[in-house]
This record gives sequence, C-alpha cells and structure tokens, in this order.
Amino acid sequence: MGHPVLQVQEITGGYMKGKPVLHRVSIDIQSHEMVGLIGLNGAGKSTTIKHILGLLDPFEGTILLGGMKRKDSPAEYASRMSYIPETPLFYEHLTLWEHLELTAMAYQLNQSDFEKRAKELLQEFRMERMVNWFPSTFSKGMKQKLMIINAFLTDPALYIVDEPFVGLDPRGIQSLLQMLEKKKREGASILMSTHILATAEQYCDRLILLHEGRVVLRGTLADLRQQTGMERASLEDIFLTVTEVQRNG
Ligand SMILES: Nc1ncnc2c1ncn2[C@@H]1O[C@H](COP(=O)(O)OP(=O)(O)OP(=O)(O)O)[C@@H](O)[C@H]1O
Repeated sequence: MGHPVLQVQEITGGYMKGKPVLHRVSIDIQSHEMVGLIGLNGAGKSTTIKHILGLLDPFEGTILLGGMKRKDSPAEYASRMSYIPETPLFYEHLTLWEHLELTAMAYQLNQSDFEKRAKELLQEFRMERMVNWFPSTFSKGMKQKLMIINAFLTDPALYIVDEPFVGLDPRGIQSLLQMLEKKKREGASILMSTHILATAEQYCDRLILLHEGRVVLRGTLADLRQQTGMERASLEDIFLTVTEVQRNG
C-alpha cells in the first residue's frame, strides 16, 4: 500500500498561539476509506477540518495530502480535495448554474464532461428546476445541495464533509451517502464529521472520537468496543459513556 491519502501527524493547533484547541491530533486516511470524526460540541472537529483545508496553520505537527504539504504548492494541495461545508457559502449575484460554471472554470473541467456531470447531479439531488435561480432564494437544504453538487463536480482524492445531514431531506441524505460510497469505491478518501452516530456507525470504516481537542478513541466499531470493553454496544452508547467518563475525570 502507498502512503495514506491524508496524514495529520500530531498537530497542535487552534486560533491563537498559546491557546491551542487541538492537542497532538493524528489522523490517517487511506484510499477507499471513509472515516468519521465525532465528538461533542466544541470538541474540535471543525477546527481539525480548518487545519486540513489550510485555513489555519498548525502550531506543531504536519499535514500531508498525497504526501504533499500545503506550503509546497497551495494550489495543487487545494485541488486534491473537495469540501462540503457545514454552513453553505455562495455568491449573491450568481445563479445555481453560474456557481457550477465557476467551479468548472476553477478546476479547468472539460466543458462537455462538466455539463454531463452537472446534469446528472442536478437530477440526483432534484435541483434541475432551480438552475437559473439565485441561491439566496433557496431553502436551507437546497443551499446545502448546491454545495454538495459543487463538491462532486470534480474528482479529488479526498472529500471533507462537515456535518452534512442537518437540513437535508431523507432523499437528499440518501443521495449524498450513495454518492460518497460511489466515490469511495472508485478510490477516494472521505473524512466526515457528524453528530448522527447511527449513520456514522453504518457508513464509516473507521471512527475518530475527539474530546476536548484530543483523540480519545480511534478504530473500527469493533476496535472501539474492544477498547471500551463494551461488547455489542452501539456507537452512540460508546460515545455517551466515554464522553461522560471524561467529564467526570
Ligand atoms: N473562530 C474561532 N476563534 C476562537 N475559538 C474558536 C473559533 N471557532 C471555534 N473556536 C473554539 O474551538 C473549540 C473547538 O471548536 P470546534 O468548532 O472545532 O468544535 P466542533 O467539534 O466542530 O463543535 P460542533 O459540534 O459544535 O460543531 C471550541 O472551544 C471553540 O470555542
């Protein structure tokens, strides 16, 4: 096996030097793998993602994407991943279709491939009717779907998905999960942060439980059960027990 697609190596980081939020966090993700990042509110999931995206620089430690550091070539580093944010971001004055065209331009996608793929995605996420609409008029879930369609226009090595299920209808959730599974089969890696533990349990190959900026558990569900001595427990039971024990010291 080659090196992992994503290697987060012992990063300590956060928003202000001297006040780290993350403490020696390590995450490896291989090709064909979906890894779930779970933890209570404020545990450090989004902060970890911001470091991987390059929006924050670690105070210590290294992040490699396909063996490459961001500072070696920020543009190439960025092109190796797609990010589906928790809070949709869009341009007020561009229609849905214009957003997709902008992505196609930025990633230099071939026009006919782009159009074919865009149409398939619009159909899958039931957004064909809205192509000429402005996203400011969209419902919350529709805005999220715009982010998702955008992310799937390209074929990156890594997908980073931050809390994707809030706001999506059940069909949208199903489409997103099927799309992620398809990308995984084709060789992509996925890092997904979520509070929906039943879904994480069902879809993620491995799980990382962050607590107060530290990794407190990692592995497959079977590994987690073994590490906690909670045979046959659900991920939710393990999560509640571990975060409770940590709280009580
Ligand atoms: N912009 C910021 N500036 C300073 N501190 C921040 C900022 N954003 C988050 N934090 C702090 O970093 C810590 C981790 O927050 P983070 O957003 O990574 O948590 P999370 O696990 O993603 O939580 P949630 O499940 O609520 O989304 C928290 O203590 C939070 O207060």
